[in-house]
Amino acid sequence: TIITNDTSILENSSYEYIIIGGGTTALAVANRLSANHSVLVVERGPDLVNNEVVNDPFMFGMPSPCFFQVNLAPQLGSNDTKMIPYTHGSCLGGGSSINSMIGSRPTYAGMSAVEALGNPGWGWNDFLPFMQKSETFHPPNPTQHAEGANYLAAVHGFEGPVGVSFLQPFLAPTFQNAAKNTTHTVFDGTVALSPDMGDGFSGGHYASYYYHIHFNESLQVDRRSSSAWSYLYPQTQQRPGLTVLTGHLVDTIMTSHGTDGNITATGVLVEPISGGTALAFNASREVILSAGVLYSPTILQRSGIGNATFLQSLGIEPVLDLPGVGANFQDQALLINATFPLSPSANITNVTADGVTLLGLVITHPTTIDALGPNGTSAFDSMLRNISTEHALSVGGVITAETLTTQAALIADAYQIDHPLMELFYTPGATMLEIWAQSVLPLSRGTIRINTTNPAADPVADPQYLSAEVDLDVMVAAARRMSSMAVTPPFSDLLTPTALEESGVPPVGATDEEVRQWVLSTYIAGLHGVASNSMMPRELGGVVSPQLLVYGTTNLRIADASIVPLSVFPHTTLGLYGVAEKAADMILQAAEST
Ligand SMILES: Cc1cc2nc3c(=O)[nH]c(=O)nc-3n(C[C@H](O)[C@H](O)[C@H](O)COP(=O)(O)OP(=O)(O)OC[C@H]3O[C@@H](n4cnc5c(N)ncnc54)[C@H](O)[C@@H]3O)c2cc1C
Repeated sequence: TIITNDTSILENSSYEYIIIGGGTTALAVANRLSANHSVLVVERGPDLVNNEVVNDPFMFGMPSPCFFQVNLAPQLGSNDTKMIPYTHGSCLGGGSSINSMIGSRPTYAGMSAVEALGNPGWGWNDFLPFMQKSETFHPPNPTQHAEGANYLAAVHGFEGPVGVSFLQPFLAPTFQNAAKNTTHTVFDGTVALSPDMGDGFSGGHYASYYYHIHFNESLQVDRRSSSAWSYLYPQTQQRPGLTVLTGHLVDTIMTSHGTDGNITATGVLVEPISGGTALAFNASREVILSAGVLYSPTILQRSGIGNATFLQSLGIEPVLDLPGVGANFQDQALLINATFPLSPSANITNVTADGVTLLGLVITHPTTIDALGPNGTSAFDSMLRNISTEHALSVGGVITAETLTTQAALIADAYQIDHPLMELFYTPGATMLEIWAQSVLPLSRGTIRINTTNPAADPVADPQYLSAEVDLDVMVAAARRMSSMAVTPPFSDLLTPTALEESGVPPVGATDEEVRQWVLSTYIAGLHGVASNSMMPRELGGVVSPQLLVYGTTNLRIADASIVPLSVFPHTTLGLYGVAEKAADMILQAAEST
C-alpha cells in the first residue's frame, strides 16, 4: 500500500475506483476493493500512524491533529437557542481514530425499520453477516467472565480485521455490579442482564460493554481498533493496488451526461489542504463517496448534485436535481455533566491509577414499556403516529410530510418490537461516577448545507435537536432515571450523601418543566449523526438506492454514516463496518457482471 501526501509520485496513475475520504467506512471499502482492483483513497487529514493520543484508548478525548469541531447552527436551548459544537475526526481512520470506542450494534427492530423504509436486503438477518465479517471478537477470559463480561458466539465474527473486546483488565467490577443492580431496581425489574447487547434481540437490557479495542500481546496494553489499524496498517492488509493520498481534499466529483439521462462519475478534482494547484484523478469504474455525514452532502452540492433551486442560489450549475441531499439529517441528543461525587469510603477497585477509564463500562437500553410503563407507552405511540410535520418541513429537514410520517410510524413499529427508547451509560472516575444518557431513535430532522463553494469551508450543519416534542419527552424520562440511579442502592452507596444535589441533576421530585429546562440547558451533540444522504425511496427524499447508488447516476455510490436513513445504530461504528462490508460486496458483484 502506498500512503503519501505527495501527488508528484501519482502522476500518470489511473484507478478503477476512487474513494473520497479515508475515514471509518472508507478504509474498510478500500481494503476489500483493492484486493483485486486499483483504488485511490483521498483523505483531507494526516496519517497519524504513530500518534499515541490516537492509538492509546485511554487518551480518548485529548486533542490530537485528528480532532476537529464544527459549530452547529443555533440549537434549541432552555433560554431560546444555544451554540454547541459537533466533533469529528479528520485523519486516516476518521471518527474511528478519535471516538470513545463503545462497541454498539443496531438491533433486529432497527434494521427492520430500515428495510421497511424501502430498502430490501437491509434487514437484520441480511445485515448481521456483514458485521460479523468485519469483526474479530475476543471472548472474555475467565477472570473477565467472573467479573460480569458475557457474549454469544453465534452473533459474532472471529476472523475479521476489527478487534472487539472487553477491557483488559476488566475495570471496576464493584462499580459495574452496583450499576447493574441499581438499574434493575430503578426500572422495577423490567430490564434484565443481557447475554450479549449485540445479539439484535433488543428487549430492555443492561450489560458490561465491549469496545472496538484489542489487546496487544507484545506491548501488553489495550489498543484502539480504528479502521486504519484494522484495514490499512497491518502487514496482513497490505495491498499493492491501493494508494492513499493524505492532506488533500476533494473539491468536486467530475461527471458526464449519458444519453439515457443518467450521469456518470468520471473522477474527482483534488486540492492540497496547504493550497496549490488542483489536480484531476480519473476513475474508470466507480467513485465512492465516504466523507462522512457532515461532508459527503457538501461534496455532492459543490458538484451540482442536490436541490437545484438551492444550488442555483449559490451560483452552482445543477447537474442532478436531488432535493434529499443534506436533508433528513439527524443525531441523538446526549445528556452529560451528571457527575456524582464518590464517597471517600467507597472502594471501587481497579479503576486505572489516574482515574481515566473508558466511557460506558455498563450500558442500559430500556424499551418504551420499561421506561414509560404501559400507559405512557400507549400515549407515546399515539404521539408518534400523529406527528406534526410542520416544523421539519419549515426548516427543510424533510422534503415531504410523508417522509416524516412514514419514518415516525416505522419508529413506532420498532418500539413495539422492543427497540431501545434510550441509552443510559455509567462511567467511573477516581473521584466521581458519571451517568450519561442519549436518545436512540430521534425524530427531529435537520439539514447540512454549504453556503460557499470554497471546499475548505465547514458546512452549515443544523440537526434541530429536540425540536420534535417526542424527543424532548424521551430525554426528560432519561433524566429522571439518572436522578433515581443516584439515590438508589447499591449505586448510591458508592456516592456521598449529597451527591445528587451536588451533581446539579434535578431532584427525584422535580416537576416535568424543571427537568425539561435542565435537559435543554445540558444536552450536547451525541456525535452519531446519520441520514444526510439517506438510503430511501427517491420520492421521500432518498439520495441512494439500496445498492447505495446515487439516484440518477450510473456509478456514484455513497458508503458512510450519511446513508443510514434512521438513527438505528445506538453508537455508529460497528454498524458502519457492516455498511462498508456490504457496500464492498455489492460493488465487487457489479464489477464481476461487467
Ligand atoms: C468524539 C466522538 C466519539 C464517538 N464515540 C463513538 C463510540 O464510542 N462508538 C461508536 O460506535 N461511535 C462513536 N462515534 C461515532 C463514530 O465515530 C462516527 O459515526 C463514524 O466514525 C463515522 O464514520 P464515517 O465513515 O461516516 O465518517 P468519518 O469516519 O468521519 O470519515 C470521513 C472522512 O472523510 C474525510 N473528508 C471529509 N471531507 C473530505 C474531503 N472534501 N476530501 C477528502 N476527505 C474528506 C474526513 O477527514 C474523514 O476522515 C463517536 C464520534 C465522535 C466524533
